Amino acid sequence: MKIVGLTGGIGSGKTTVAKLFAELGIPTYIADEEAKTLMNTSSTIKREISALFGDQAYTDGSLNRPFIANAIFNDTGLLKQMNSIVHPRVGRHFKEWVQQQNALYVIKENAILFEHGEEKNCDFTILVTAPENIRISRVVKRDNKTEAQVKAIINNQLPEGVKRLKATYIIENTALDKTRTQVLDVHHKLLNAMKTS
Ligand SMILES: CC(C)(COP(=O)(O)OP(=O)(O)OC[C@H]1O[C@@H](n2cnc3c(N)ncnc32)[C@H](O)[C@@H]1O)[C@@H](O)C(=O)NCCC(=O)NCCS
Ligand SMILES: Nc1ncnc2c1ncn2[C@@H]1O[C@H](COP(=O)(O)OP(=O)(O)OP(=O)(O)O)[C@@H](O)[C@H]1O
Repeated sequence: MKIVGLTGGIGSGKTTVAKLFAELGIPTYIADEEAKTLMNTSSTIKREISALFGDQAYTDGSLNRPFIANAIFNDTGLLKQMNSIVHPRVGRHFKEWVQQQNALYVIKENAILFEHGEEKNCDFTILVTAPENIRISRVVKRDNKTEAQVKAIINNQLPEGVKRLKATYIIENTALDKTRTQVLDVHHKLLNAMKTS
């Protein structure tokens, strides 16, 4: 089974595109959701996160997301330490998940795929992209984050231009009907590439 990494900056539409692949019957793994689940359920991770961030890390047992976001996206050292607690566990969880799938390929959505050199574990990669001003306004609308908060996250992600050079396929996600067409096109290209590989 082939692994197709799906990535893109904040607000590019990764989850939207992942859902379109799911509609085609492709198993999809959303790394960020799994990370959040693990951070809320694994007692080991909870203990390590609490040791790193202090008492405010959890409110009534649930991850205090605004507090953590404010801390890590303004302090690269903390971001790295948190990543080193969470990412190896997500990686192991993904491997177990893959074993349970039955398909020609699976999609692994990960916001920071190229940032962490994760493309080496993928057979193909897809970059979802949209102009930065559109991405910012989508997230401000969706999450009630301020423009400055979204920009702080963007500053912790690779520039679009760098990611474009690394991706096997690029999906421009502005008009949704055109995004659907591109998803179908990439799906067929992937199936063809798998036939010949
Ligand atoms: C920091 C957290 C609590 C903020 O939660 P919140 O609901 O406010 O934001 P949300 O989850 O929608 O994240 C917004 C965006 O931030 C970016 N982002 C999230 N984690 C990271 C990270 N470790 N490094 C860089 N960018 C990141 C992504 O583009 C993400 O989509 C949350 O993002 C989180 O738990 N992150 C750690 C898990 C992780 O590393 N996920 C990335 C892929 S595994
Ligand atoms: N083509 C589009 N047209 C209009 N709105 C869109 C489009 N694509 C996505 N959106 C909206 O923009 C927001 C961000 O999309 P989505 O959650 O898929 O992005 P994401 O890349 O997964 O974001 P994040 O990195 O924050 O997790 C959502 O509210 C989504 O409904």
